Amino acid sequence: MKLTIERMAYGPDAIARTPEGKTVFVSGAIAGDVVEARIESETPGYARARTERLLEPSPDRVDAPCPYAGVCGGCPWGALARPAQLAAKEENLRSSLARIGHFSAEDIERLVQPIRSTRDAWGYRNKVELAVERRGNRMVLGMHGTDPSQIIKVDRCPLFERAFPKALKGIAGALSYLANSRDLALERVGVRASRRTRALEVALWTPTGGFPRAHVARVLEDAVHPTSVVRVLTKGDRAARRVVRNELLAGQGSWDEQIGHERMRVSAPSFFQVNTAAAEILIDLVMEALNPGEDDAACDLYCGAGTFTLPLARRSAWVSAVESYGPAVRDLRRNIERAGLDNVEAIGGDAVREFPGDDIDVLVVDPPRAGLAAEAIDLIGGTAARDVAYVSCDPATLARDLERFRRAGVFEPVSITPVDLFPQTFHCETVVHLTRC
Ligand SMILES: C[S@@+](CC[C@H](N)C(=O)[O-])C[C@H]1O[C@@H](n2cnc3c(N)ncnc32)[C@H](O)[C@@H]1O
Repeated sequence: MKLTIERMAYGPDAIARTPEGKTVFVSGAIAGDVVEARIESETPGYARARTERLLEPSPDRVDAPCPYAGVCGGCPWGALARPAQLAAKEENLRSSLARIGHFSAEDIERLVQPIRSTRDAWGYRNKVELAVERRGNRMVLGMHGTDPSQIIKVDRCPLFERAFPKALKGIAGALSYLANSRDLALERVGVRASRRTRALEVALWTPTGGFPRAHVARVLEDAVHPTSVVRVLTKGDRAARRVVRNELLAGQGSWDEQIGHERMRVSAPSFFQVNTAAAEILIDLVMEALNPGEDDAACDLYCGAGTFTLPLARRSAWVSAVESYGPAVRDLRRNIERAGLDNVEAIGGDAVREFPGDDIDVLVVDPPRAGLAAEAIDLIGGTAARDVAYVSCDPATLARDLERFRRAGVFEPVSITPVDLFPQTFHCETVVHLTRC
């Protein structure tokens, strides 16, 4: 079927309409393309199709600087020019606010600010995760494909930190060599690199059990000169795997990054924003929204290792920071101590159960993709906070939560700013500034 692609979906696919007006999610196409596509599945509401032939390329079509584009799942929007990516992300955010948050067109026009971005469209990722697969007696390291069950063997990734162009090839080569003599039982390999601190960490995720620690560390050190090699020991089956321990194999045992005015140390299992320069835009937006004064009490919910906690603590009297994941809480405490701050309470536990009380002037929340629990919205509404900054990585759950805030009648948004943290992908980060109604 011949289809003219109208726009990008919030996902790897693009959207077209059949002559009868049915929505079709088309893989392998971008907005503006005219394609010959084959329908692969259909429901009463929509169909899914795969591009078989590009009939007329979109004016926004570009060549991605990667031989694996189209098969590797890492940059699903790699064929779309950056200005078109940015426009599509703004459009997807507006659409979620309208469909899910029930914002009026006038409110969207008034609230949504132009998307913010850094210049780095490639080479921005401070972290990649290599998937591992045994093929016969060979071990293959690579990226998950557009079909996630497939692993694409890659020896470079143009999304990864460009200051370390040979790191991935070196790590994959060293581990493949090691696997020739012994099954390392690797589950995945995390690599973190910083152009600012020159730190390079290799994290080997394995089940508990015997492991040739010294040999692995030596081969990796010879291959890529990492500043840290760790083994993250896991337990349990795939669905319920949990981290047991982070074991030092060589070097520092964690990864250092400079972000804004702060130096942070992060251990392999902990979350850290993957695009440091763009995360600085998030920090600026949060600080502008909250504008904490020196007598203010601040709260940072879902705080991770302290990306917003540290700058908040520099400008306010007190910060209560809540994080549920043990390794991140340990990183947070270490980062507070290294920063010489004595005005932060680092609270380990669930953001709702450990909610720090209502005597708060400003508050930032940065929840995972699932967004805020309904109880969190009630608790935030019950505080004395004058300003709230909501950092979101999912426009759909953000829109849902903003509607919940509106229904509660306590906080309303004054600005909604998308930030391009993940160029070449459909993902979009957003910072919302809310004030009391
Ligand atoms: C998107 S990350 C943000 C971290 C931090 N704000 C940053 O920018 O680095 C979300 C964090 O929330 C934590 N988290 C997830 N569920 C939580 C919960 N119920 N209560 C507290 N923290 C939670 C995760 O472990 C993760 O560190």
